[in-house]
Amino acid sequence: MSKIRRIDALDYHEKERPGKIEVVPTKPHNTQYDLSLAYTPGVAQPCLEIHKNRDDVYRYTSKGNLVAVISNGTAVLGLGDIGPEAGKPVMEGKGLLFKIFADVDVFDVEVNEKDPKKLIEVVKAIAPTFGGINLEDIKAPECFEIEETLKRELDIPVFHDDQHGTAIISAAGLINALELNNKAIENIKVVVNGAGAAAVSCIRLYFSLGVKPENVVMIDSKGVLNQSRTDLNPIKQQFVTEQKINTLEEALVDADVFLGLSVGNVVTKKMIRSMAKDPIVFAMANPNPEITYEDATSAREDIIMATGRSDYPNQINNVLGFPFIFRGALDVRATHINEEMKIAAAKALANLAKEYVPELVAKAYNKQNIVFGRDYIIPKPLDPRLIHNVSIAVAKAAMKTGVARNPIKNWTAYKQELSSRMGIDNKLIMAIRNKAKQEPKRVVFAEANNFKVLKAVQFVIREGIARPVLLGNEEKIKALIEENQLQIENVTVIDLFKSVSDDQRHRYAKILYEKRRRKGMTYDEAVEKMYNRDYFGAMMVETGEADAFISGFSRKYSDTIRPALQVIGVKEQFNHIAGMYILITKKGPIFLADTTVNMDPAPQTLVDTTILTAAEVQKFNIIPRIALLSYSNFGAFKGNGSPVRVKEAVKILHEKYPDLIADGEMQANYALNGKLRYKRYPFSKLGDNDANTLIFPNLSSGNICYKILQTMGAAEAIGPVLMGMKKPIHILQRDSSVREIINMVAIAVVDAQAVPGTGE
Ligand SMILES: NC(=O)C1=CN([C@@H]2O[C@H](COP(=O)(O)OP(=O)(O)OC[C@H]3O[C@@H](n4cnc5c(N)ncnc54)[C@H](OP(=O)(O)O)[C@@H]3O)[C@@H](O)[C@H]2O)C=CC1
Ligand SMILES: CC(=O)C(=O)O
Ligand SMILES: [Mg+2]
Repeated sequence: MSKIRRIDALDYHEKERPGKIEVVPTKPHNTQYDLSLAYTPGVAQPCLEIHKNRDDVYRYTSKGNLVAVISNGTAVLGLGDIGPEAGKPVMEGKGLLFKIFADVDVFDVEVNEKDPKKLIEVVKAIAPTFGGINLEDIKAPECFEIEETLKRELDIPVFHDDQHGTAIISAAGLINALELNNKAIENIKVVVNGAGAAAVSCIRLYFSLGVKPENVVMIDSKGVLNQSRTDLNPIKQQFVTEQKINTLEEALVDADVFLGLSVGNVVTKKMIRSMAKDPIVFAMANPNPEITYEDATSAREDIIMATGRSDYPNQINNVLGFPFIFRGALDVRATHINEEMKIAAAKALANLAKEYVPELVAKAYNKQNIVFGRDYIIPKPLDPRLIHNVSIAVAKAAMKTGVARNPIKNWTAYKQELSSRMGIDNKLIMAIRNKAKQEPKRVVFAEANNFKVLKAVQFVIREGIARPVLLGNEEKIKALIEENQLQIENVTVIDLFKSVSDDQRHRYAKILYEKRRRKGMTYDEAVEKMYNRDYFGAMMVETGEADAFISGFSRKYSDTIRPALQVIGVKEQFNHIAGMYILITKKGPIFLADTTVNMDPAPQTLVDTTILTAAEVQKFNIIPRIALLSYSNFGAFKGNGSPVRVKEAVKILHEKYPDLIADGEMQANYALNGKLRYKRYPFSKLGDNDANTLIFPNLSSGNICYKILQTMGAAEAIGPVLMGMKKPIHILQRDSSVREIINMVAIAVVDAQAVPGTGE
């Protein structure tokens, strides 16, 4: 794991623009008119409306999405009382996490005030600005009075992250760790090192989950909270043990769980060795845990080890909670974050860890595969599903307990809204997958002895998107499934060298021979081809023994497409095939063609590609608005080259397909900016609409364009969708991601649904 160096951390904070966050305007502000709306005189109108009805502040300002991260710097991480300025990098960091994980805006507010009563007054005075208050790194016991009073006296959610965030996340981790170790929560012996904000709140939540108070030993900086202590404040007194234990070392003997919420490096390997069988160690002090990950895991093989750090497995850190908890609370405009909402968040987290982990999460952590187990008891912070699972659970609990002032009515729409917020607006992908699920078809996977393909297979089975048929070496497939704990059962596996009868091979060979005998293929060659998975798989579709075919993951595009062309062939009315990519952009889906097949298309080929693409776009219930692209606009270029070919294609399209909204030739900026185009070329068939379908003048431009957009992360790409084949055959790009394979399978199934007589 990469180590964090002091110099890198300092450079990160200092360089370019000091700090980590900035304020970004959300409304147009380029013209005098914009400024008159944003500020005086226009701004007076919302002021007056809010004056009449205070609730309208949520309507006309950013209050509803704005959280204050407030600290007085008295317990900054495990660094102690380092003051408000020194705590500011942490608070800015929280602001960054709120924004990137849940699109919650934050002002960090560092207050130079230790007196709880005065701090309460400060927070109350600034509360009108905010939709929620996140108290951070305020030490115990003052934090308890501060939070309780503010909760009582404010009508917006107040949440002390170090208390409840930590309690929720560690509870989720504990539930799962106990499940893995097969231990009942009522019987476990727990040692809590630390008796401050986080420790007290964690143990209180554990009590409500079933931990017995008599099984808990708590320790502060002066030792065990036992009956000999006379210096304990009323909160600590609640956790005094009756056991005759004085030190951490003694407490850990035979303990099942160690919960560290104190300071770094106070636990030794020897202490870990003294714990009970299958010990659970959550060493959560930051930045350095009570014992390092390396020491703890080398001391015991049977340990489940977690820290608060992002650079080790099992990060138990409140980052898994606060962004998503506030998201849900803000979205229903909750007055409070209550116990039910916290428990809902803990359960949602615990359950999510047991679900299939998307490949993109594994990739983000440099892993091939992540599965529920000792090294994965809690979801990863970069998991994009957190916002759906946790925020929705919290919002639902708020509604159930009557603290939601703005209840959500349509959960599907809310889920979509959450996706859009995070730029994972995959309406189209969802629509394709849902359509596939309505009538799943038999899809042949030519490259089933490949891990990524099998992961996609696992997903499509679980989601009911397709009924896979796997081609490949049976032993290899089995081994991959076992090694990676994939859930693939009761699936047809065809090993061309073992499980195909002579009858079937000859039956298929005969069909191929009939098609190719006047093109130089002998019967023996046709039989030989049936040992090739691309020929065999395509033949299964041709004979109706399967409905769609997916290949190309590990081989050259041209080598994979040839067998499909020979076995299935091109639709009669078109002389060629073409490839389309769908790019999911922030502005909606854009369809690009031809990106994979025709190098220098003649005008008629461009016409065919346009017609094929239009039909494909319509399958997604989208009206194609097509721009045929080049480097000039509407006949401006008179020489030889692509503008002229495109112009000729447009002429044919306008004559033969007058109802199609297609025009060109035009440059990409005029295609994608309808208003700009309309000013100069109002006669265009596209009117002032932005094009959603782009036809490229040649393969170079189409292929280069989508690869740039995809690589730069500007858009998620689905494809290439092969168009013009008689039956659904799709060739993946080499090394497609699991998500790309899944999307292609869904498209193949949707294609197959349109072919009569499929799906026996
Ligand atoms: N992973 C996560 O998500 C989170 C981790 N934390 C970590 O938990 C720790 C505590 O934070 P927080 O509760 O907010 O701070 P507090 O200041 O409220 O509490 C700190 C507690 O640690 C105790 N302590 C200090 N030194 C020792 C020691 N050598 N042995 C035993 N106990 C000791 C203090 O004892 P005393 O009462 O005697 O002063 C106090 O009870 C920090 O390291 C923080 O980074 C906190 C929140 C979230
Ligand atoms: C994670 C956190 O909030 C802390 O360590 O204080
Ligand atoms: Mg903190």
